[in-house]
Amino acid sequence: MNTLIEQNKTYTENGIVYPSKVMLDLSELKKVYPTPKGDYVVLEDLNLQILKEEFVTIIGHSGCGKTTMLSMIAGLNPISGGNISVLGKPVTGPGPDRGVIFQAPSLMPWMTAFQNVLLGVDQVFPHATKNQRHDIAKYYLQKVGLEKDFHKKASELSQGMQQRVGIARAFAIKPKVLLLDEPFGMLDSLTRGELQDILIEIWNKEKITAVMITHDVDEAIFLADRVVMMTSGPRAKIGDILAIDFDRPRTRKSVLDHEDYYTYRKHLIDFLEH
Ligand SMILES: Nc1ncnc2c1ncn2[C@@H]1O[C@H](COP(=O)(O)OP(=O)(O)OP(=O)(O)O)[C@@H](O)[C@H]1O
Repeated sequence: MNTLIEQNKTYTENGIVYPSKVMLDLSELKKVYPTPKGDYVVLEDLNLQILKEEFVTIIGHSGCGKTTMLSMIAGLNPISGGNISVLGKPVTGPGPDRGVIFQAPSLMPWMTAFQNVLLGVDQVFPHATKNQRHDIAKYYLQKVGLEKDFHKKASELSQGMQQRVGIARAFAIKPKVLLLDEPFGMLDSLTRGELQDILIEIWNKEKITAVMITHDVDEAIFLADRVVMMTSGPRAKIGDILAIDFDRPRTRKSVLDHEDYYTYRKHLIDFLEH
């Protein structure tokens, strides 16, 4: 039996002591935005632990503070109170241990798909040889299905293709934690499904800890080990957590056919409607 999981400490299972399983620890997290009408407390007393190799999706009403939380984990938005740590190390700013995929991938439009991915690889692996760095960029572009489009400029790529580059770029820097802010929100449902499959295929292989915001309940269930529900703001916190106990690898059909699928779905929709 798993008896204890604590940040920076060990946990014991069947009497054996193991290193901590916690990758990401959010403790008593608080965020205040100053506004002309006074301070706006977006998040307060927010506590969440995410384990190594876990895929967590975050849902909550628009404006509750999901992006605020993710951007603080990314180190792009200062913390007003509490702590965030990655493997026990406090987050004080952005770093290569955390990769981010936004809704719009913000590529350099004049650069090719290959150059866009290489940009991050060059920064994170300055001591690798040029050939090694090129191989990393090519490997991930192939993984996202862009082998024929390496040398197209970002400005010549469709939105779906640009997001493929965004996914390749994020995985190519080999982060410990991947943070995804509604990465498929702007895509049609077919492309969305394709990119979900690509994302989960690479994640299955690399087992990076992933935290993804989505507004889509089906996407939240399909991808996640746990779905984290945030309460509505102000002073939003974690309202509920639902463990998704489906085997991996998953297919859309196996998930939809599973007897627990509609129970999970109802749980999430009930939370969002109350
Ligand atoms: N820089 C800022 N200054 C003041 N208020 C802000 C700032 N950024 C966000 N907010 C406010 O904080 C709240 C949370 O915003 P946030 O973007 O984190 O929510 P969200 O849950 O990601 O929303 P959505 O689902 O619509 O993307 C909102 O009320 C927003 O207006």
